[in-house]
Order: sequence, then structure tokens, then C-alpha cells
Amino acid sequence: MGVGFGLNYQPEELYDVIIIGAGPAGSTAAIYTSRAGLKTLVLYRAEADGALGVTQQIENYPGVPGPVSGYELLKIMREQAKSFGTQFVRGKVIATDFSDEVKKVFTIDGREFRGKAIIIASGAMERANKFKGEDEFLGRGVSYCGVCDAAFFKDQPVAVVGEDDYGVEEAEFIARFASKVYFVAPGSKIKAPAEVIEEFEKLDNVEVLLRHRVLEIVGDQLVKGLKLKDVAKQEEKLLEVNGVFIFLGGTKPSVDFLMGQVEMTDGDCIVVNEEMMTSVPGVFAAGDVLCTNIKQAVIAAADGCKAALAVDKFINKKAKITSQW
Ligand SMILES: Cc1cc2nc3c(=O)[nH]c(=O)nc-3n(C[C@H](O)[C@H](O)[C@H](O)COP(=O)(O)OP(=O)(O)OC[C@H]3O[C@@H](n4cnc5c(N)ncnc54)[C@H](O)[C@@H]3O)c2cc1C
Repeated sequence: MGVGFGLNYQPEELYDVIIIGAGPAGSTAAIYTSRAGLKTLVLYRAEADGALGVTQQIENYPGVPGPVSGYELLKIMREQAKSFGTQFVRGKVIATDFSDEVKKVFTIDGREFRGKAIIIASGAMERANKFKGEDEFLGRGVSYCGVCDAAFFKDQPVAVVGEDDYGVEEAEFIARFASKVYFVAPGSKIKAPAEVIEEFEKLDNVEVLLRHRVLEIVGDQLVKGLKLKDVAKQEEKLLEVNGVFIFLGGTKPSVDFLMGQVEMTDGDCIVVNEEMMTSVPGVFAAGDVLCTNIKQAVIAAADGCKAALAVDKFINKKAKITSQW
């Protein structure tokens, strides 16, 4: 596995479409746009990430009797998109600029990507609440990015709060620098493929703490520790760490990087028209990020198809969407 930031991209490259998210919505959109001959880039946060990425078993996706893990199903979709020329690049999107005809997308590790059209397919797994001390120590020991900040903690102990493959991938990278990594997971197991967890647990400087709830991040000028509750033993404990990396999910739409540029409801759900276009021409959205009333992979995939065909209409200035492909 490993942290594959794959710098196999050209900064000067102009994509026809940049798709944010490699779940069923994003991957399906990519199949359609790349098959339509559009130069397609998909940005995603981690391999087995997103609602489908963390799903243990799925057996109701048409054509795939299963049961298969959500990640296995995603790999099939992504391979199909790649076969038509889609480029997948790992990178957490943190900002966007839709003010010009050419739209810009920025990732947490400082890269910039440019596209004529955008499809937002980032799902709805954002955290609603923060830990005590999280805002206070942000940038002073609290981080959301291993690649950006791990080197600051060389030979120092840190905690990584995570629950799935996204957290594990980040923690693996951080463990290359830190003297000790406590992987703090709220649940009784990590939601990642078994082989990923096995490799992760082999690392000498990693200690996994399951069923531990974060109570508070403490320190003075800088982070000095993380207060936890061991739910199994009903005990409180303090980890003496200099850094706390947080990679947890929730149920809110993942839209922070839009910075209010497209119309949204009070609940941060993106508003789209019948062709999946947002209030900004050339910016489309699909899948759980729309707060669809039925959250299913097949619905997200269908949304992705609609958004892709609308992108084709937009880029190629067609009078109407090609209804059959
Ligand atoms: C536990 C569970 C079980 C489920 N079981 C089923 C089932 O059995 N059958 C079924 O049909 N559906 C099931 N679902 C629902 C289904 O998984 C979702 O409806 C579907 O995955 C939504 O697809 P999506 O592409 O919109 O978002 P997601 O699958 O959530 O994908 C989001 C993508 O966006 C990326 N992303 C997020 N933020 C960023 C960012 N800032 N920068 C870059 N990339 C980002 C993620 O890496 C991911 O690739 C289940 C969901 C869960 C949580």
C-alpha cells in the first residue's frame, strides 16, 4: 500500500474535467467522461475511503452479485475508468477557485489542478463536531495532514485519531518520522481491508488503541498530550504526545473546499438543476454530497452518469444532453 501521492501529473496540464471523489459517483462519472474522450482527472483522499470504501460487504449492486467489500467494487469501477484513460491522483482537496472559465482545485500538499469543468462527488462523511482543544491547538500540534506536518514531529511521539483506511494511510506516513504513533480508534475495529491493517500493525513504532474516545487535547503554547477514555476498561488516560493528527469522518456533506462558491442548503447540501449543474456554470455535483434521500451506491453511480453527460454537453457546447451513449 503506502502513501502513493503519485506525482504523475503535469501542473501545466489543463483537464476537460476534474472530478473530486473516487466513490461510485466520481468513478462512474469518470467512466463516462473519459469514454466520451474528455481528459479526466479524479482526485481522491485515500484508497478505501468514502462511504462505499469503508463498507464491509455489499450484495445489492446490479451486475455484481457479491458479497464483495465496497473497496473491491470500487476497484472494479476505477479500473474501468482507467481503461478509458482516466487519471486517478491521490490528494485531499482543500480549496477551489471557480471565478474564471478555467477552474482551479488545490490539494492539501500544495498542488494546483486546472479544469474546464468540475464534478463534485466528495460524499457526505465530514465531521460535525470538534474535540475540546482542537481549534485552540490547530497549527500548534493539531493537524489534518500527514504529508504537510509529519516532518515537524521527527523523533517525537504523536497520536493519530482515525477509524479507517484514510487514517491508516496517513498514520503509516507519519510513522516514518515520529518516534511513536498511537493510533486512536473510537470503534472496536479499524474499517480498512484486513491486509492493510495487518501491514500497519507490523510497524514497530505504532500502537493501536481501539475503543478509545478522545476527551481533550491539552497543552500550553503547543500540544503536550491527548486525554482519552478507554471505553472497555472505563478508565481515563493521558498520552504524552507533541502532535495530534485527526482523520475522522461523520455524516455531513464534504464541501468545505467549496468555500461558499456554489449555492447550498442550510445543511450544506449542494443545490443542482436537473442536469446536475450547480449555481456555477461548469461546476456539477453527484452522489451523497447532494444529500439524496436514498443513499445507495447505485443511486450515486446514476448521479455520476448524469453529471458526466451534462459535462459533455457543457464542454462540447451541445444544445442538449446526449440521452443514449
Ligand atoms: C456502512 C455503510 C454501508 C453501506 N452499505 C451499502 C450497501 O450495502 N449498498 C449500497 O448500495 N450502498 C450502501 N451504502 C451507501 C453507499 O456507500 C453510498 O451511498 C455511496 O458510497 C455514495 O457514493 P459517493 O460517490 O457519493 O460518495 P463516497 O462513496 O462517500 O465517496 C466519496 C469520495 O470522495 C473522496 N473525498 C472526500 N472528501 C475529499 C476531499 N476533500 N478531497 C478529495 N477527495 C475527497 C473520498 O476519498 C471518496 O473517494 C453504505 C454506506 C455506509 C456508510
